[in-house]
Amino acid sequence: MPKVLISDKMDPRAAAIFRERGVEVDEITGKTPDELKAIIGQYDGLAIRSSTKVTKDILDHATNLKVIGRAGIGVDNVDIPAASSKGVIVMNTPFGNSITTAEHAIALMFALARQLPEANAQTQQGLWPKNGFMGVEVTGKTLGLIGAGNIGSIVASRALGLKMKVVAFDPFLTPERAVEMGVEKADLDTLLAKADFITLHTPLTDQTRNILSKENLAKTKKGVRIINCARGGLIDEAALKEALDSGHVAGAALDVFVTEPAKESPLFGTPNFICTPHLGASTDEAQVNVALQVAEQLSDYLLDGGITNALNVPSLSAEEAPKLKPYMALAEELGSLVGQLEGDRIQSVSVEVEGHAAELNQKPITAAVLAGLMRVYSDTVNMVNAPFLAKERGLDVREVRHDREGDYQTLVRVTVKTEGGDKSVAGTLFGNAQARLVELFGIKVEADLAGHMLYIVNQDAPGFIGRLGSTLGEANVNIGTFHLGRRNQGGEAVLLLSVDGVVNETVLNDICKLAGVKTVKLLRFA
Ligand SMILES: NC(=O)C1=CN([C@@H]2O[C@H](COP(=O)(O)OP(=O)(O)OC[C@H]3O[C@@H](n4cnc5c(N)ncnc54)[C@H](O)[C@@H]3O)[C@@H](O)[C@H]2O)C=CC1
Ligand SMILES: O=C(O)CCC(=O)C(=O)O
Repeated sequence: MPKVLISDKMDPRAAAIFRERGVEVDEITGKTPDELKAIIGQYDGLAIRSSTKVTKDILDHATNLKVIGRAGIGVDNVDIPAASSKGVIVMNTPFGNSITTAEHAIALMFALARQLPEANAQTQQGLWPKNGFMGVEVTGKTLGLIGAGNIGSIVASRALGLKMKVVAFDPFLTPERAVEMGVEKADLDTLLAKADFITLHTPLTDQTRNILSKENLAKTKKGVRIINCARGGLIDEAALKEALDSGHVAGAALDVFVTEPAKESPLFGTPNFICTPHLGASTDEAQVNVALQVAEQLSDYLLDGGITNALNVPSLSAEEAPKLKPYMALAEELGSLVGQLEGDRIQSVSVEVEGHAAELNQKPITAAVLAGLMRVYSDTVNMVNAPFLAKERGLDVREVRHDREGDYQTLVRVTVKTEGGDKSVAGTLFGNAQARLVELFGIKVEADLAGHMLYIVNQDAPGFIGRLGSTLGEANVNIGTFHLGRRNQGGEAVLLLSVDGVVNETVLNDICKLAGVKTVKLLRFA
């Protein structure tokens, strides 16, 4: 039974779903990194919110970990490259908390417009400060939206309902989508110059870091009010403090900080500055949504291989997963075969599918070919990290899907380019389940790829098989299966034998010495 750790506070329904689905679950929150390192090795899955930092160091101790599920959107607390290179899938729940976060941005906008926190505090101190809090209306004002994705577009719709004008800057926003959303698409400088309120809804990337820098804050309209419910680091906090102190920025509301938890900040205590402790997603509704979703997604993957909302591998629905499973086994065997036979000589790989295979999602098939192929270099390769490792090695990977009818109902072909030319292996599924090799470097064969196998290329000649059988027999090596193919009579022949146990160097050398033998290689399959 797979085992999952929930390491951040999460709605109890997540644990209930894991148990209902047949996944063992521990809820252990508030661990230090060292404490987490000590226990993480026991788990196949990890469910987190934003408190757990999944660093490379933690991942190095996560010897059984297969999947990390973030109950939320931002995954900046996960070292995704490190997870990918360890073959761990990272998933998020991209929609469950979007409405809640958008509503928090709108709430902060009103809080700024009417200085609600300070008015509340002074009223409760008995000051009745009726004249000290002249606010502004939002009706008719311009909202500058930086980032018009899931949350940004919900904020825009709410702002339009409040009779605001919305100007959006997002390099990926198409003019058609802008029209559909009812917003004006603008470049950043135009937005900065026009907006009475600015709200940020982008991830933190190299392009968005300090998007509201000192220089850009200077381009804003005097009296602008700024809201950030996305990520700390989008605003230069020191520059914001200066702009608030000078009065150029009339107010700022941050839910997120460069360093979290933000226990101290030069912004604290600044007039017209308000903040919340990363509460954007904190509503009952959002937390139920993301908890249910993360538990279902992790269970789907650990139990059935279904992949939803993964950030480092292609998606694979729970419906597709069982259909693809035998293909992935076939693809991995074909990849392993070419990897073991051609190894370092491989410069590029092409994965072709035809027949039934061409109707399926090809990405997982290709990833499985690469996993088999790259396993020659490392035991820890799987279909998650194989595409990354292939890229690192500069391997050019191509996918081809054929509509044509072939000799087989379904076929996967792997062709590798080497200095010695293109070499191709192909396999099919018998009864939609049993993987079979049907072609090996241009020679028709029919073989199961399993266990220890001997690959022998020899000159087709009478008596060879007898001599080979005797050599193996004398060494007490039992032959399990025997597959033979040849280019033409008397030409090059290929033998694939499954053998019980490992064939030692001496036996391999004896086979090499048999007349007509060109190549002998010991292969290993799962
Ligand atoms: N405060 C909180 O508790 C929460 C914060 N968030 C954060 O909110 C942010 C937005 O989330 P979603 O809307 O779901 O993400 P999304 O991926 O749907 O939208 C992000 C948008 O930013 C745009 N973008 C990317 N680079 C840009 C750039 N250089 N300039 C302008 N726009 C750019 C993208 O094109 C995309 O449309 C994320 O950082 C997420 O982590 C999300 C949920 C809760
Ligand atoms: O889980 C949380 O409270 C934070 C949510 C968040 O920041 C996100 O989903 O990106």
